Amino acid sequence: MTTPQLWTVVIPVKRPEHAKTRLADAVGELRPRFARAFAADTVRAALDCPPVTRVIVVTDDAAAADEARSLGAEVVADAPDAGLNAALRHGAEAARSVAGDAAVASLSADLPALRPAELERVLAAAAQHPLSFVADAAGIGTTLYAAGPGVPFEPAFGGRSRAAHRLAGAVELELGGIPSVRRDVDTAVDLWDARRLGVGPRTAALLAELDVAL
Ligand SMILES: Nc1nc2c(ncn2[C@@H]2O[C@H](COP(=O)(O)OP(=O)(O)OP(=O)(O)O)[C@@H](O)[C@H]2O)c(=O)[nH]1
Ligand SMILES: C=C(OP(=O)(O)O)C(=O)O
Repeated sequence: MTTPQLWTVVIPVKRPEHAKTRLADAVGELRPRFARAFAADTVRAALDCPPVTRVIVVTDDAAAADEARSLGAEVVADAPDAGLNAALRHGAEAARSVAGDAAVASLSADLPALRPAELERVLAAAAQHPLSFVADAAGIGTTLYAAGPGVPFEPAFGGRSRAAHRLAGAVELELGGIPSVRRDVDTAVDLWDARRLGVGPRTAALLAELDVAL
């Protein structure tokens, strides 16, 4: 049996006061807290995934950073302050400054239903390709982008990133049975769908608070 590929996972977390704006109508003043809860549940699930040896969170938000550290992740500041792709490249550089041949996968921080077992299947598939990605549930964007050992990490998030990643030569991982890896939450409909899949503890607690408030 061959040894499974080990991974460093990079998770970018935007400052919550500017994040998840499309959720504002549904959750009102709870929006920044939802953004942090999604991130915490994503980080927890990634850390619980056996082939993941390190999780590096890229953020300038002190509360998200503290929570990520308390869960067992490392944190680097969003030093480039130049948007998502720059933040991700910065996280990958941090990973490879310690281990030059690290396999690096980025995950969106808005995957509150993420299941470690589904992520493990995705990472096993990603290990078969130099560059790969998973499309989001809508089929337009990307939730995971992965570069194997020694492969330049050059993400192209933003807008129609599924097409952009394909054009750049990354292989789309078209596995069935990975809804939790694909279910990013941008809108109220996405949030209800994540709840149907089963969200992590931080998002579940906040949804309970929202139910009381409604
Ligand atoms: N560190 C960092 N993370 C970012 C940045 N921009 C986006 N992200 C993260 O990238 C992921 C995908 O971002 P989006 O889904 O566009 O999230 P968003 O901007 O909060 O959502 P909307 O306001 O609805 O567009 C989330 O994990 C965000 O926290 C950035 O400039 N820096
Ligand atoms: C930035 C992206 O995500 P979202 O659709 O969540 O904004 C993307 O998928 O490239």
